[in-house]
Amino acid sequence: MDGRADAVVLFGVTGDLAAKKLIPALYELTRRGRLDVPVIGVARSAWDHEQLVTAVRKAVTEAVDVVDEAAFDALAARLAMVSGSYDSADTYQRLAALLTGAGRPLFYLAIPPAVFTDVVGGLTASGLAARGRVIVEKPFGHDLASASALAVTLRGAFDPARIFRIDHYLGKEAVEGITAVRFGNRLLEPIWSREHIDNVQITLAEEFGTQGRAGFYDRSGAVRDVLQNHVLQVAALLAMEPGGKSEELHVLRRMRPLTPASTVFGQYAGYADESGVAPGSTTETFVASTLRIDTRRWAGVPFHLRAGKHLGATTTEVVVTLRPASSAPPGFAPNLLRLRLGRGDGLGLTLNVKEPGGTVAAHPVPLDVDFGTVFGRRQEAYERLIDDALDGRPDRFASEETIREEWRIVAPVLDGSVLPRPYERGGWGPETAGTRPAGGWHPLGR
Ligand SMILES: NC(=O)C1=CN([C@@H]2O[C@H](COP(=O)(O)OP(=O)(O)OC[C@H]3O[C@@H](n4cnc5c(N)ncnc54)[C@H](OP(=O)(O)O)[C@@H]3O)[C@@H](O)[C@H]2O)C=CC1
Ligand SMILES: O=C1O[C@H](COP(=O)(O)O)[C@@H](O)[C@H](O)[C@H]1O
Repeated sequence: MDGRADAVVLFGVTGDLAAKKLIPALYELTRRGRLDVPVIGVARSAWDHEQLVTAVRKAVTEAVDVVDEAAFDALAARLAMVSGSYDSADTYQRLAALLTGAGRPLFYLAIPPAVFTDVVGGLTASGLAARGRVIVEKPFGHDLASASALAVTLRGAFDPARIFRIDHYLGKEAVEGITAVRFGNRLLEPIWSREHIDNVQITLAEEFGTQGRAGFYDRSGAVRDVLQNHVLQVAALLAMEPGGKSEELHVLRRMRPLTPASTVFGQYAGYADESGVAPGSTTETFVASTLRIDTRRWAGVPFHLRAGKHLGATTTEVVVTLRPASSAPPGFAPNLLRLRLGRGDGLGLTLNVKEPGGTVAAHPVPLDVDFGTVFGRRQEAYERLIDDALDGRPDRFASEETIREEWRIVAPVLDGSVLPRPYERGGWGPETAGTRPAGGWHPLGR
């Protein structure tokens, strides 16, 4: 890949993702000396330079405890704004005028999927795509066919080595570290298979709802929003053979499509009344399903997947339930390995010890590690991934093939045949009989 990008163009700079994640990431990169190139915001909203600087200030202030004023000033000095319609050539001409000195601009498409084609078309017609790189946000399309069409559009405009499909879970340290935990520990590596593992539970739960994004979310739902991408990526890292991206793709190819019979959808109380939600919406805000993987390592081991909004906690957690020890006295619970991948990331293992007293009774004790305590502050996923894309490093991005497999896996539950059941806010979704793990979902947390 040619050298580091020499400008960043943020389409959708007025949006939710830009405010919550992308602007704070650009600020952190500036603070660490990793970003010293022009940063151009693009949106339909008629923002001037001052409004952009104010919005950037607000986003940074909300993201960090103490603003590094020198870093902020450095970023602010390099900001510029282009306001205009995405289907107007004039928008791209004004952008091109700001990019005359840039030979390798990085375009970040933080925009609704509905306008991807317009933006890619505008970048192509203006000649900017030919020398640029592009970061595309998930979901990549809304099904297999549209993802394929999007891939064709992108490949028609950008060199394939310059297309970066972001799944920010791949930029999380704890997610990236799954394979290090699995393969780097003699304690775990030999037991990571059907002989020793009874089932795997993966939960991506959020205590909050759509946070003002109901209009967008209603066209997406929990499967497209997080299960098709983040949750399946985690499953792949848990299940793959040692090796690189090719092994990850291989195991995705061995995942059976989800079935409606083993899938439950839910919709939280009050969702239908949110602004932007279609009348009578059947969009799922909760999904639970069982994934089967046809490899020698995993034959017969269910991977229980669950994701949703307005649940009992905000956590992304894997719980691996081991089979009982062959000589365990009666009443001893199975060992559990927990991988906490989101807030409060870390890992835990429950071991059985003898309860004090005359009889041999089990007392499960947790051994727990909090990564924040061990490592302190680590870079946020978006910060790492934008840094990678600036350098042209593809390893932490999703591939076109990976995304195709992910759509194949979820396709059978996206045809409208699974209807959501109502659930109360603050719990764990509707009753998931039929897809519930045999021993139930394990309580989450340390
Ligand atoms: N927000 C999040 O947490 C996450 C978002 N994403 C993805 O990132 C992308 C952006 O998400 P997010 O920032 O939440 O989106 P927003 O809904 O906030 O939209 C981003 C910007 O796009 C413009 N926009 C909105 N609707 C339209 C439209 N119909 N036509 C043209 N422009 C429009 C708006 O700017 P203006 O009107 O000023 O042009 C808006 O500020 C999406 O692809 C989403 O799937 C991925 C992961 C997480
Ligand atoms: O992609 C998305 O992810 C977030 C959850 O990300 P996290 O890093 O906070 O775990 C989710 O809230 C959002 O709906 C979805 O689009």
